Amino acid sequence: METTSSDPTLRSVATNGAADGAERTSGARVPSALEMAVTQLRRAASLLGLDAGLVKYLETPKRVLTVSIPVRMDDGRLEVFTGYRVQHSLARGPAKGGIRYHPAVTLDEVTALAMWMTWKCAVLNLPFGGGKGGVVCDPRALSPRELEQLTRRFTAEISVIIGPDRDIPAPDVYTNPQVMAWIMDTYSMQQGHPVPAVVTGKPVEVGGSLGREQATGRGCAICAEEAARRLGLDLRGARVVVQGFGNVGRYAALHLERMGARVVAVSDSRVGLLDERGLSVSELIAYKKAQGSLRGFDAASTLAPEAVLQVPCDVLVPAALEGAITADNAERIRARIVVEGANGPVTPEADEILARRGVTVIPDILANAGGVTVSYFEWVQGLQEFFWPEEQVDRELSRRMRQSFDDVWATARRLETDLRTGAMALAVSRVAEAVRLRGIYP
Ligand SMILES: NC(=O)C1=CN([C@@H]2O[C@H](COP(=O)(O)OP(=O)(O)OC[C@H]3O[C@@H](n4cnc5c(N)ncnc54)[C@H](O)[C@@H]3O)[C@@H](O)[C@H]2O)C=CC1
Ligand SMILES: O=C(O)CCC(=O)C(=O)O
Repeated sequence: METTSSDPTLRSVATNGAADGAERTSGARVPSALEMAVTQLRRAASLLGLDAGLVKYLETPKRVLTVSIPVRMDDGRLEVFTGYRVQHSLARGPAKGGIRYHPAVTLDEVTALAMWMTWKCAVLNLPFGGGKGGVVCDPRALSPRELEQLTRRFTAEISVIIGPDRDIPAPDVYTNPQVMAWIMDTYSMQQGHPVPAVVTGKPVEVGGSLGREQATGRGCAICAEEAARRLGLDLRGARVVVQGFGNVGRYAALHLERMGARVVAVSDSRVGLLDERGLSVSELIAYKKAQGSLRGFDAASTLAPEAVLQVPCDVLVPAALEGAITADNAERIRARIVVEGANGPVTPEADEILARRGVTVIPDILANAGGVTVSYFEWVQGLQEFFWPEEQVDRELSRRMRQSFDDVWATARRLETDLRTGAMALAVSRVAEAVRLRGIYP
């Protein structure tokens, strides 16, 4: 989570319709996250020939909790925030998925994100279902005390459905390890003993896993490497563009740079930076940490944040929010490979346009699964109270990401479809099999 105040993204997502479906200025309607998730599910289900009743079951979240969160603000006012925790599926294990703090959070968006978690955990063959949480708030307008109060009260309200064997939250947009530590502490106070496995993405000092911070971005880079090898693209010297320079984007950029690629453009919510000679990712990370924004960084040129998506490159990593690549701009994407660092950055219509233009899209439920994979390692370490060295985390992450990439690639080839539908088909068939074996669906 970044630390600056008044982030234009907090407004832009509300107006670009990413959360709710809305008209863009050009007139094309951007589907909501839930509409996207359902379209993707139906495409895979029709390829698999799934029973219509089962599809309906899979479209429907298992459990939805809406809570009100009263917080005494620093100026003495009582403010009441709204929060959600959605458990989409528990068929393969406890729910797993992050918590988002953002003013544009809606129940539909959280439901879509929970559904994507179900498929993501299934693609990686993790023993989890899917869940997600969100609080409608602007975290940058809150003081640290208000943020802590909000987090503790939200945790207390959702504690009726979370727990190490029920539902395990983690970070997402604008939440971070400190927020996870407060969640762990609040839940532990209720239980009367420390319960580190109730949440992942914690600071290492209170039971977090080494390697979790970088895991999502590292996983994106591994996917890019696997795709590039199969497409005959050498990553050494390859041009990389990253949209969003938060937890996911910055480490995707860093690991791609370590693989020899040249990061020519990056953006955050305030600015896009372009340098044909290649930007130094470690300098960008240090600058962003110190300034809270990339604005003012000494690059060859600056662009509007959304313009970086159209910079010609070999690998494009959209790592911000849903609905970044739509029918409006998909024709102008000039990348060979799109690695979905964010959840839902490419709409179904844009998927079709990119496929027709020969752009390979590595879907979110595979590309950004490195985070939940190391969250799984963190949960296991917490339950066993036995912690792994970082090399073990990284080695096991790499092994699982590459295996899953192979599985998705093979499924897509067998079904003669794109990687997203291949990944969805793999995930949905695993979840459907768990549902069948458990007899959840008579
Ligand atoms: N943190 C994690 O482990 C995981 C996150 N994700 C997904 O990755 C995406 C990013 O999440 P995090 O990196 O955790 O969030 P974060 O809160 O750390 O960073 C978000 C970044 O996106 C930037 N941003 C927002 N709107 C933008 C725009 N329109 N143009 C350019 N930059 C913009 C922000 O300035 C910030 O740099 C989300 O879709 C999230 O659901 C997916 C898997 C795991
Ligand atoms: O680490 C986790 O458990 C989940 C992270 C997340 O929210 C996601 O993958 O979208």
